[in-house]
Amino acid sequence: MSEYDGRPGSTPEGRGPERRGPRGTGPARRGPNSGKPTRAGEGSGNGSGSGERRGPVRESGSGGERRGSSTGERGGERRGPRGGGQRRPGHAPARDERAGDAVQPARRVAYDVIVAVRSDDAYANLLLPVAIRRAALSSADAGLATELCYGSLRLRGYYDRVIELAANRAADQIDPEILDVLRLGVHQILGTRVAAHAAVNESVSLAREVGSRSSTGFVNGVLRGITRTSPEEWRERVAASATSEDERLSLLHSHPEWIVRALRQSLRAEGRVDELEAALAADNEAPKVTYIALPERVEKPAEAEPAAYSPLAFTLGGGDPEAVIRAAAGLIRVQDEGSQLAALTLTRTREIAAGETWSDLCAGPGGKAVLLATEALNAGATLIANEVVPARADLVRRALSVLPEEVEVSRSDARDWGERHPQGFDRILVDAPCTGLGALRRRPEARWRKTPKDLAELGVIQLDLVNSAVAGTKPGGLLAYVTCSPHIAETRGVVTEILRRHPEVTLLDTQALLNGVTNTPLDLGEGLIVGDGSTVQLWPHRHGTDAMFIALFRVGESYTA
Ligand SMILES: C[S@@+](CC[C@H](N)C(=O)[O-])C[C@H]1O[C@@H](n2cnc3c(N)ncnc32)[C@H](O)[C@@H]1O
Repeated sequence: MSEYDGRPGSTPEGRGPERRGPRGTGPARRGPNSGKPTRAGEGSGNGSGSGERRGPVRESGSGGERRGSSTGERGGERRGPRGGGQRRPGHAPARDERAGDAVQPARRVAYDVIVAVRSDDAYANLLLPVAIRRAALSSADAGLATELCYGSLRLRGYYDRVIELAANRAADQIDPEILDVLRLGVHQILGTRVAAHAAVNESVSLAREVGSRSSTGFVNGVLRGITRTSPEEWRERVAASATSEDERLSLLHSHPEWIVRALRQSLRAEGRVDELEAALAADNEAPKVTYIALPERVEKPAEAEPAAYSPLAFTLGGGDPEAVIRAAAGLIRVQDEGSQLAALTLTRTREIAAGETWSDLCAGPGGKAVLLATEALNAGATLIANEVVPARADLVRRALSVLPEEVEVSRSDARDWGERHPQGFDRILVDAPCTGLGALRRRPEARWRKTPKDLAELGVIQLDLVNSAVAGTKPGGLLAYVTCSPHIAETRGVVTEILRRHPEVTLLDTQALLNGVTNTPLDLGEGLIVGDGSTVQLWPHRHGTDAMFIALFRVGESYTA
């Protein structure tokens, strides 16, 4: 799921995530594909591509390329840093404090995107590819820019504490632009193989471009100080600075404390609380690119490696996902295994009768809808995909256009779907708008934007949507409730409430049913057990998927066919 959490009131249009492009690269304008991921696949929906190019992290063309005229002009005394920036006595100027050293373009791109994320609420996964293209970075530099940008954003919590310890002042006492320079520098020193001297020198040059003259000494001093301590010792120092276990985990794994607590609560409910550190660590790993070959429409490529669980999923040794998708005319797509399994829970756990009607109530941007529609077409059933946000409904239409038959896309608020289509469908998917805590590894800044307050608002929408879906399901029909979040309030909490409100609804044994579909059985913790029913929670650290939650219900009288 994208930064956009799917609530109708929080559309990308409303927030203008790409309001501003990096300096010197021009504004990253939103076009008709607003909300569209900028990499292959279903993107901003649950279980999209990683949004992350994985490239070698190494120096390339350092210092060779000069930026446009605007860059050097910012380095004067225009603005003094707040709290940081004065040269501290005893620190020799860095080599790059000489006038004329230009910042390497990859670093400048990474920096500009980080600034836009902080100051303009931009989405790194949308803005960075545009910035890379506009700066005409080579593929090696694009890899470096991506690593620097994503790493600095993701590990901000950890790096800020390192900076605080090294600078001996609170992060909020440092000028924000200079703090961003330092975050970028610390990531290079502690999180990559970039040579320490290059990281310091480039950061000093960057500080000169974006801050006051005195800030260069500050940046030089702080970063040189950081290079004198090993990464392992920094971890120890950071851990020692925590005043509670939650804070220790929050700092070391760079998550807000409320998310640490939420993951712990969820894992404890599964009887797997000992996996907490692994779960936190997995959010800091880039996901591997997983593809789906739409069943009966396309063959998997010869070099495809079958994935662990979804019978339709595969990985490739490398290559450009866009090229793979283009070559298969869109019938091969990037899709997380968790998303595939969520859709297959609805389609493959009961035989499909020709003539069945299905609906996907929250379809944007269309990842699961394409799989549902393919399964439906293959078995003589029909799907209606629905999405309330117009731009996202367009994405659904586009995603479905790869199929030979037209699939109806409706654009309405699904909270009254059941009222408009009483007992209208044999199978319904509610892939509800949620906090997206299950896909933090895909969106480097997402964890810092979400708040516990989002839960309350989303909880109401989630329940309204499932209530509506219950009313829209034929007696004996199937209803799958899915979120890309392991948060108890969005998962077990919703299921419990639905069962309380609807005695006619039965939770099915989702674990057993899904394990009947997968290539190999999933190692699942204790799901919510109600009668003979159970729920499924997937995890990045255990399954390599997004943390997708799946509950399959039967609505009304028992199925007898
Ligand atoms: C988690 S995303 C769905 C991802 C999608 N199923 C996929 O696999 O690509 C949730 C979607 O629900 C949509 N949505 C939110 N509230 C809605 C409502 N009341 N009615 C219909 N759609 C809604 C959001 O705009 C968002 O696109």
